[in-house]
Amino acid sequence: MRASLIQIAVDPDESVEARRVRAASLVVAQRGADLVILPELWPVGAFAYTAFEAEAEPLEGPTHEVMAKAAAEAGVWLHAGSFVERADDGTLYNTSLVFSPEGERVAAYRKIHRFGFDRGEAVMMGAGEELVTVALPDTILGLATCYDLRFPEQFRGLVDAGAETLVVAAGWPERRRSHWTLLAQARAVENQAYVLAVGTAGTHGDIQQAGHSIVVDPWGEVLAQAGADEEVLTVDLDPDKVRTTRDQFPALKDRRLGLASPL
Ligand SMILES: NC(=O)CCC(=O)C(=O)O
Repeated sequence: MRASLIQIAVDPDESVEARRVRAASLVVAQRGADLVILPELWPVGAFAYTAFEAEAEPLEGPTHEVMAKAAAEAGVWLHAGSFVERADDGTLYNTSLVFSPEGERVAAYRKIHRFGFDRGEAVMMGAGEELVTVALPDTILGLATCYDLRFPEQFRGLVDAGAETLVVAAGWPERRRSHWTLLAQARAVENQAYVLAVGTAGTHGDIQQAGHSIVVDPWGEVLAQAGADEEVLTVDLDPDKVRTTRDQFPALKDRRLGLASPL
């Protein structure tokens, strides 16, 4: 299974419309891949809080339209990263979309853990309430967004729901790049799952982005990692490796669920 992670640069001197067109052409250029992934809030920038209101879109708004077409034109499963969704009641969400190779939306995931403590996303957006998995022909994706990476119980919930490949769409800052790499490997090792984590390049909201998108296998080995700049990271995965790792080192079966705190 070939996966392409598009670490797109998000800079304020490019308009959202121009970036949408560019992102779509980057997706179409990945024809031949099975799965293509974009990062968190790439239309506006994960830290460009002041633009969230103005750039919010309905679920089936311009980002949905452009990405559905790009998935169909490329003939790939597309995790289209996330955008600022304005729900019917006016609440904003950090929402990721997944499309089939025919361009049908098969999933929408609203970020569960909002970043910013007492500011930014944490106060401007609503929190998602649902774990989301997506069955592809060769693997089951479990969806997460950026700050979610710090919450292992979400990933364990996804694994309990069948996830074998954990996808993290992010806009992670350079300042905490060491956490990014460490946490991506930790989520892979503890869940015996692939982790495909894609961040943005560039600087938005005055926050320099880490880039360094990463692919980790179910044994915790880093299969590939990007640099800091815009880049497409393409990796071949063996979906059977999740099953063989879990069979040969069956640590997930040794969980003491009665003692752990409930989700
Ligand atoms: N957009 C985010 O969720 C940023 C998360 C982050 O910077 C961190 O967890 O550190």
